[in-house]
Amino acid sequence: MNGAGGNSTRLVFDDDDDFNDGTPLCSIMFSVSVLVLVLVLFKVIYERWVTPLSNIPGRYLHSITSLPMRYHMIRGSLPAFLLALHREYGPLVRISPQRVSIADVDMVKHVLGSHSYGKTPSYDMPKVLEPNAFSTRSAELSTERRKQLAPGFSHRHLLDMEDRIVQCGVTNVEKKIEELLKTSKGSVVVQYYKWFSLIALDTIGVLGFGRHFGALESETHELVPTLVRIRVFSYITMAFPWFKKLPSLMGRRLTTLARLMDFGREAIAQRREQAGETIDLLQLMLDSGHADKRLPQMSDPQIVSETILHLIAGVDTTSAGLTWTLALLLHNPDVMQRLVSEIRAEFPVDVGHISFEECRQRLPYLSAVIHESLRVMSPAPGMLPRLAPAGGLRLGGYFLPAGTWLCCAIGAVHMNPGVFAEPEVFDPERFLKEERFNMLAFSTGVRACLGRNLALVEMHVVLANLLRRYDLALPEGVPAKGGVPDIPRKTMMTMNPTNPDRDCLVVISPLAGQ
Ligand code: HEM
Repeated sequence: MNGAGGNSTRLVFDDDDDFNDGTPLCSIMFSVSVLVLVLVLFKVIYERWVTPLSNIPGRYLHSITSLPMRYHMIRGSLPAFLLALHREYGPLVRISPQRVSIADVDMVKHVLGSHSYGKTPSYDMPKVLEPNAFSTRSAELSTERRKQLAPGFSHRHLLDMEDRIVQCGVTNVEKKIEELLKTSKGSVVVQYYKWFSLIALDTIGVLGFGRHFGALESETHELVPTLVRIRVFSYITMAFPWFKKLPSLMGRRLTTLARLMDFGREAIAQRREQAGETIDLLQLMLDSGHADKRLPQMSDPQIVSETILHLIAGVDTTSAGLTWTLALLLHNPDVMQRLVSEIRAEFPVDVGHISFEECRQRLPYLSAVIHESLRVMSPAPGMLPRLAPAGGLRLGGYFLPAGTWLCCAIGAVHMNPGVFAEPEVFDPERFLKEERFNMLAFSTGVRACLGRNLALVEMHVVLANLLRRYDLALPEGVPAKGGVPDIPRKTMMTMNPTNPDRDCLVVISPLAGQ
């Protein structure tokens, strides 16, 4: 009994002990829950009814959390998400507690037009890389770097470089097609997204570093998947900045980046060993201190960072531009027919290659097709975020406080009926009639695309020469969809097809009598 009694005493004592322990724990948990609830409630009330941003139209959920926006970023469906919101709410929409999306062309031009609206922290690169022309958030560095690089992208310089662009985008392509035709029955089927990526890489190799990658020739190059990986990793960390703290993800990103950095360092070392007459972007950067004494000499790490940028910015964008233009042509046979007639009437086969200057002067419909394609299927239709400056700003009748992210939704501007009549219709004719200054695929203003001229030269020259010499058609059994084809795609900085092996096939045949 005693023992039992002793046990029971102990039990009571234990219970008391538990009770004594639990009281503060429970009450702490209760207090924390109440505090969290109060904070959440406070945040909801503040975001929904107090902040000046609460006046901006948009969905209730988006005003209190950025998760829906980030979800669409990570799925690669951000442009469709933004477009749907703009259609519902108008040109200014709140897409997260801190962000508004803008689809009005004048407002977008205002924001992108000056350094008053700096780039957001999402542009920050990993610390191992020096800031470059794209990533820098400093107005001074951006201006300086653009001055240093601009001569390499000028029309004059590109005219001098045109034979190299023709070599990569025309001569090598023709050679490849002719080789394939020898072993086929009159026509070849090609996955054109892959080809355009390889052509864009070869071109930037020659113009950027005087290097012949031979990517199209061998139909592969390790840099192509490496660049895609870096672009996707960068994009994911833009959507979820705290991913930067995940060692496994960042480890892989840094390994890929390290490979690109090695590539940049090797290119510099090789050039120093074999200094010659080469005039390319690399040489321009190595000579930056001599060319204009008012500008400082770029350091090696800075040059490496720019080199990586040229690869990332110059390959996926241009290949996407060419891919979507060809997809639109294949799915709109009437437009294809009119374009082919224009090219073949102006330039009969075997009169040398068609140059960019000739495209500009004698192929207005080709230019219209390219610009309309860049409008309806922009290669980089993202949200180009900028920061509202100290003191905030008034936009579209609303006050936007300092620090608000002003997201310039290029894709939604292009689909705004107030900017382009019947915006969903693929109609190259519109660019024969109206000016192109509202087509913002290359952005606009102080941070507009530096490679615009290069991309346009490449796109004109490749398409003009390809369509002059060959008939291009969809594979048998694939129907022309008309308008903007609903080819599955993902936008992670650039907009790329998700299943190019299925959706980006073209049958290439030589012209009858060739
Ligand atoms: C069809 C092809 C291209 C398209 C549609 C395109 C589009 C764009 C867009 C929209 C931006 C602004 C991005 C932002 O502010 O977040 C940009 C910036 C930039 N692009 Fe391109 N791009 C193309 C080709 C190229 C090429 C070939 C190069 C060079 C090799 C290049 C180099 C750059 C650079 C350096 C910037 C940063 C400019 C700055 O911030 O000052 N791009 N591009």
